[in-house]
Amino acid sequence: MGLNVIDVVVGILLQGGNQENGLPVLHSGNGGGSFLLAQRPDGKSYAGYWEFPGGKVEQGETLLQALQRELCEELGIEIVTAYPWLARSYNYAHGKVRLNFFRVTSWQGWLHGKENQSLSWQTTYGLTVSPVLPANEFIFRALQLPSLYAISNAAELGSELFLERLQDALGNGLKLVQVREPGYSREAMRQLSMDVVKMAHRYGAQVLINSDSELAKEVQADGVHMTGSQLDACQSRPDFPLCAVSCHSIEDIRRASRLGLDFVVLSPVLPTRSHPGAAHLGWNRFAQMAESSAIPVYALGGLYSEDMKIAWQHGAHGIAMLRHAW
Ligand SMILES: Nc1nc2c([nH]c(=O)n2[C@H]2C[C@H](O)[C@@H](COP(=O)(O)OP(=O)(O)OP(=O)(O)O)O2)c(=O)[nH]1
Repeated sequence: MGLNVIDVVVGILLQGGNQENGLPVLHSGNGGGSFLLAQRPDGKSYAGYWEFPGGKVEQGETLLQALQRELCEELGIEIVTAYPWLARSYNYAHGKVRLNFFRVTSWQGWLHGKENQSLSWQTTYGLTVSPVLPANEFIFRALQLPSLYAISNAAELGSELFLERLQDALGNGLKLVQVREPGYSREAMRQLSMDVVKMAHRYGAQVLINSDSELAKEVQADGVHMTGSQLDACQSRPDFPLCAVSCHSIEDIRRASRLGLDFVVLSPVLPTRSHPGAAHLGWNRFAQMAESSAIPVYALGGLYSEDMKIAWQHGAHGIAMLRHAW
């Protein structure tokens, strides 16, 4: 960390939310879950602004130790479970800060404003308090993303069986789907994408189309999922509510976040059935690559829904699954 950058830890306390596909739920942004904001007290810079609890890291502290201390000082609680999430730098007039965000899902003790600050549980449906600290705006979008990103597998299952499985998954709370069928003709992709979008939208789920922006527009999908080579050629964020990309390096992740994309998928984390002997990242390397990401990173490659917690522990926003999603 450069000399003049102030390291800050930020705790996003999460509670509630609907089940997502029967998976452990960390927080489901669109499923009724809420998060805690606190109002900065008089005497601090940006007094009156709403922020997540947290503060500056003190010398000799790890990020997690700093978060424990701040949440104890500000809210009187002791963290039981916290997952590292995003990190982002921001230039304020008073200096450059590096914000290290954690998602805090369980704690002990009586939660109350120990510094006489107001507290408010908010949802991503729309904040009822304002203003919020300018560096935090992007976080509210990221909080809306679910833990599971399911990638279509119609070629292997057959379109009919795939759509049946999709319907079951949507009924169980699946909220984010990518249509990706490399072996399909354009016409077959168009037909499948139309069916997926129609079904997903009935359940309030969102659909991204792999690599084809024109098709995504044509079938009124919610976004496009770019390939790594499309990312290299991309000059500005495609015009969709959701834009994602497949990444294999830290440079890819940085580029995606400079373009203002919503999230990335980093792979392969573990060996997969389709590429059993191929090199894979493993969880430690995944964590090193994800740790400085300013946008959510989904882990992909050889994962099952049981791997969700280990993914969170290594800084993933959630997991992406192809074969095992259905
Ligand atoms: N706590 C917190 N700080 C944030 C958030 N977003 C954001 O840009 N910041 C910035 C504002 C400040 O420049 C810095 C945190 O500094 P602070 O003044 O709150 O730190 P502190 O609690 O250690 O306070 P102090 O002892 O220095 O008065 O990080 C956020 O969500 N929570």
